[in-house]
Amino acid sequence: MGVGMKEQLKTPAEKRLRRSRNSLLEQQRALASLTRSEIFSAEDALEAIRLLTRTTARELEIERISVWRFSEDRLAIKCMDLYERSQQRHSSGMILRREDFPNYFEGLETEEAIVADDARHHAFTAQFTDVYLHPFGITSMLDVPIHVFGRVEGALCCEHTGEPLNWTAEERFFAIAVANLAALVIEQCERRRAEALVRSQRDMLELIANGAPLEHTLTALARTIEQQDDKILCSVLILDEDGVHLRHGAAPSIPDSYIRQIDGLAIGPSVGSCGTAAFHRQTVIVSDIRTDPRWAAYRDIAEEYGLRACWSTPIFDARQNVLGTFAVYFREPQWPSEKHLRLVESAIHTAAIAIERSRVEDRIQRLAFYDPLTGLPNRALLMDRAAQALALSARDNKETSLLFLDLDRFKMVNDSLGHHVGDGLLRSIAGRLRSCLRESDTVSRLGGDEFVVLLPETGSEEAAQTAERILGVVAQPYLIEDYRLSTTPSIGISVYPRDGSDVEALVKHADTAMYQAKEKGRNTYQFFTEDMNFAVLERLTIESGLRQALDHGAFVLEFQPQYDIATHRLVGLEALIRWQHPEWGRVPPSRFIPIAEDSGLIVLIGEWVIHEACRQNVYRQSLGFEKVPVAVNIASPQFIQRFEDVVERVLSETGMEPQYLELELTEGIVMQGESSIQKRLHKLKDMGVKLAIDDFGTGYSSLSYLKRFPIDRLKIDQSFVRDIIDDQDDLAITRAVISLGHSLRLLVIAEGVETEQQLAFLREVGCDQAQGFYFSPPLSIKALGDWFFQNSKAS
Ligand SMILES: Nc1nc2c(ncn2[C@@H]2O[C@H](COP(=O)(O)O[C@H]3[C@@H](O)[C@H](n4cnc5c(=O)[nH]c(N)nc54)O[C@@H]3COP(=O)(O)O)[C@@H](O)[C@H]2O)c(=O)[nH]1
Repeated sequence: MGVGMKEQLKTPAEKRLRRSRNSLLEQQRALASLTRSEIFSAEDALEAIRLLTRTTARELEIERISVWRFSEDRLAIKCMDLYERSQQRHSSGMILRREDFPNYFEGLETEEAIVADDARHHAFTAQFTDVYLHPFGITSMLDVPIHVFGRVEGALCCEHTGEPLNWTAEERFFAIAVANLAALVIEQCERRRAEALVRSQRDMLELIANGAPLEHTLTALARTIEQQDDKILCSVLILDEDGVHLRHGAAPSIPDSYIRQIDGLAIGPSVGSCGTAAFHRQTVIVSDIRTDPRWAAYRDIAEEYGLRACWSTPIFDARQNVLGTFAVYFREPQWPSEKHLRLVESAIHTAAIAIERSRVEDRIQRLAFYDPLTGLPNRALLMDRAAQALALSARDNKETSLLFLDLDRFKMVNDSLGHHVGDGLLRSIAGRLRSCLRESDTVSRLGGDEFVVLLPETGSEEAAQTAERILGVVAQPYLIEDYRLSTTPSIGISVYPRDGSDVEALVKHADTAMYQAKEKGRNTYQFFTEDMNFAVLERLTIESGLRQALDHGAFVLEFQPQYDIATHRLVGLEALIRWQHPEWGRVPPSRFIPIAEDSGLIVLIGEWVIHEACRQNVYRQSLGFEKVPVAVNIASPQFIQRFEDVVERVLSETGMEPQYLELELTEGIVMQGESSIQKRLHKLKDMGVKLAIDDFGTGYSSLSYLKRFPIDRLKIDQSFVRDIIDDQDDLAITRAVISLGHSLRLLVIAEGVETEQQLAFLREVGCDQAQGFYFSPPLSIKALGDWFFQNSKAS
């Protein structure tokens, strides 16, 4: 009998045993070559594991070799790779659950190796019989736990099909050695991942430090975390500055269409994982989106994209304000492991640095280029955008317009109602301006009540239409802190290239045109013309002249008598300022009062007038002349917060009895913020001074205020008196004012009476008093003294 015959007589197990012993040397060689092979240099752990399973199957001549890993919760093991020798095929993905095979899991965690020669009857593997052994024809199993960093993290499984066999010590030794190699591969891979994490975190800090765009940094962060576990899909949402809405930050692996659907969601007690986490300021773990009530409203969207679990952690800044959320999604129900929690912890730390840094940059940007009060672009940004617009206009041979806008009498709102009301008004105006312009236009605030609107690619005609639109929009009433306010703008327009070739020239010329709009009576717009430069120069000269006039006592007063129409008796005097300029001669008040009002000099000039009028009146009274009140004009900007104190002080300094001082207020003053003005007028009235409304009938104000305000006299504007004879409307208005005044028990005086006829009409319609050239022009102090002297002699 030859050797061949002998071989045939041996059982397969005996044959394997002998071959196995014979190949011990080969196995050792195989192990040595594996140790030197690419398994430790392979980028991908799976590649190395596949090499191990293939080699093991070949060396042990076993049909199925697989490597399995515990799930994060250790309740299952999942097949990383299964090699089937006869098919030369790799596969993966099978899962075995602890609850189905508790004995096997116990064996893995307690034994050095599960050596099941007959797997169907082995204590640790018998539970596999029906569901695993039979279907795959497995008869013997040799399973070795894989220890990763000292803990059982998986198993190397050698599964024999066909007749059961007795595993030899050499085979056990070989399997244990391969399992150790698998452990080294996994450890190395974990180490690499940890190092990659540290490296990416360092890279991200570098990105942040180098000012990379926030989305760029957050995307890099999300990718880094995703690389740590291929089941994870990351998403970073950023909480809007309104503290309510979550906006997309980064989510490189989640479909855009899903991101779009959740972008801008308002946070709340049950708004998925992220909305809820931001709302409650704590981590929200939703291990199964399908069943968690917090996802009820968003479940369908998540399902559509195959998202099953989502854990979200709020990102806080140093002051514990919520900046956003960092979420990890899974395509299967999932509870977090310690490793996941560590990953998220490190991610939110980096995300917080990135978001905070970006917010600081935004803030710096905003401070540098935006007006903090209104949020509009400031001068720097305007100049920048205007320069770009001009460059484009030059290239395309087009026009660009610039509107310079200044609010009429804004200072009065600030001074009389306080800066907070003024600020509120400016904010509202900014909003209205923005709303009535195109996206491509820029509305900026230069400071105070000055706004500049840049209209790229816009010529004169369209600029005029825009100015008209702005006039209409700004003139609508405002409700600021319970004050009903109204204001109007004056607008100057310059057009590139006609009015200037650079931004500075255009702004300057639009500013000049704006002053002309003010001169034209405010609440209007003007295009720049070359002549305006002269007007500006004149204006500036007058302004500096006014300052000198105050210092050098160049102002004097004239007084115009006021008479009772029925008795022709003197009932009062109106003080009117005169400016005697050393070179220009007499400058009319109509020329310098508006400039004094705009520059604020009217406050000092006005105080001088009240003081001088009182001083003169007291002096005349001290000479024994008839005691009559003196009326003083009060301009809007004069009616500042402490105006009552000024009056009180002047009365006490001059010794004037208050009932001999009358303040002529404009309708504009009494209409600004009714309730506070009412209080202040009552304070003045309580002091004993008289109050009159000047130029009555020219404003647009509601007449109801007359009832509430302690007014003594209405002064019908001279424009009605001028045409009272020929113009039925003027007569009707005069009649109506007199009747209204009388019904409120007020005296009515008509100004600008020049003729006997006018006086006769006024007498007929029941006007009480009159003033005008018919009686007397304004008189110098000397002329008035002479008049008093004559009349006292006459009487
Ligand atoms: N805030 C202050 N405003 C003042 C002061 N002094 C004057 N003014 C205002 O300047 C405007 C022009 O004033 P003035 O040139 O002095 O003209 C006054 C009168 O001279 C003129 N007047 C008087 N009678 C007649 C007349 O019969 N016909 C005619 N054509 N003009 C006449 O009217 C002006 C008085 O106006 P009013 O104040 O409305 O009573 C003028 O708006 C002044 O208010 C000042 O100190 N502070």
